[in-house]
Amino acid sequence: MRDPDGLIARAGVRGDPDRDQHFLVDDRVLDRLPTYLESEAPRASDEASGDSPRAREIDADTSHLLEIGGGTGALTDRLLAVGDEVTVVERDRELAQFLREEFADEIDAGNLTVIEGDALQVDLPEFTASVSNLPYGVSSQIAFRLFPEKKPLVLMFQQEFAERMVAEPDTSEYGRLSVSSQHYADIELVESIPKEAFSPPPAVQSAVVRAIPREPDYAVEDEEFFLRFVKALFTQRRKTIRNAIRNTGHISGLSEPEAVVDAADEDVLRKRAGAMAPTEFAALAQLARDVGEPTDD
Ligand SMILES: C[S@@+](CC[C@H](N)C(=O)[O-])C[C@H]1O[C@@H](n2cnc3c(N)ncnc32)[C@H](O)[C@@H]1O
Repeated sequence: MRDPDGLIARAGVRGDPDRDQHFLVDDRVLDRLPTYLESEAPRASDEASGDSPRAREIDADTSHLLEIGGGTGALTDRLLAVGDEVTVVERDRELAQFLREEFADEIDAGNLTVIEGDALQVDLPEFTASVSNLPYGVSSQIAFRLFPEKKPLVLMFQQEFAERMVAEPDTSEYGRLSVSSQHYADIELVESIPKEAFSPPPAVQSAVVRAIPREPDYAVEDEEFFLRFVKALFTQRRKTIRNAIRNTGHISGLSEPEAVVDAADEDVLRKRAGAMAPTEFAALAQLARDVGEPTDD
């Protein structure tokens, strides 16, 4: 495997934090990241609860791996070792050029494609799984670009963001991000990564999240409305659901919020958003859509 410090030296760059450039320099972390696509790992929640770990069999298709934010290619190199084909997206022109030079043989052999551009804008290939150390400034937008593709994802985020993604109801971390992420996938925080694993070190600790796509255990007819409704109710998380529905018609798009309040169960209306399980949000969203006359925007 290529040495991460050697890659940085050959590229002749210093990571620029203002451009979300924090390169992984810890070989053990780099080696572990692709294994989360295949390995069995206990869930962080099992460890916290003291339950015996539930091993999960993950067997992702590695025939075409996508990496967002290639940097100097240390992770790209590990992905080439496990994937038949890899596509890497890198916005920084100098780094994209370096990747093309450093991996010229792999590109010639048809194993690697370098896309120079913004991961929020470029057309993404038909990938089978993604392993990425995301640029933190746009990590949320990238995650929500990838989730609907319904492919296994191993993504590095800021620790606090990762904790909000995996959070359960009735915890301070639980919010819109938890409900909307868990809508798409089974999400686990598989490893926390200290700042020293990166060059330059970021301001805060990081965490690796694994997202395995699955259908939610509730049905929503209108996904866009469901996600908008959840967003609206969490803007008023200190209020009861009754008042949150009434106060957020401009966000949810409900023309008749009062009709939803009239139709909903009293025990739901008394709750606060932070205590609502995704299934309860889904049922309420369905009711809101049926009686609250949502507009499309
Ligand atoms: C945290 S670094 C990870 C680099 C490398 N994969 C590693 O692990 O060492 C994120 C990379 O994403 C690139 N980047 C930042 N914003 C981007 C965007 N919008 N689209 C694509 N790449 C971006 C940065 O230039 C940087 O190389």
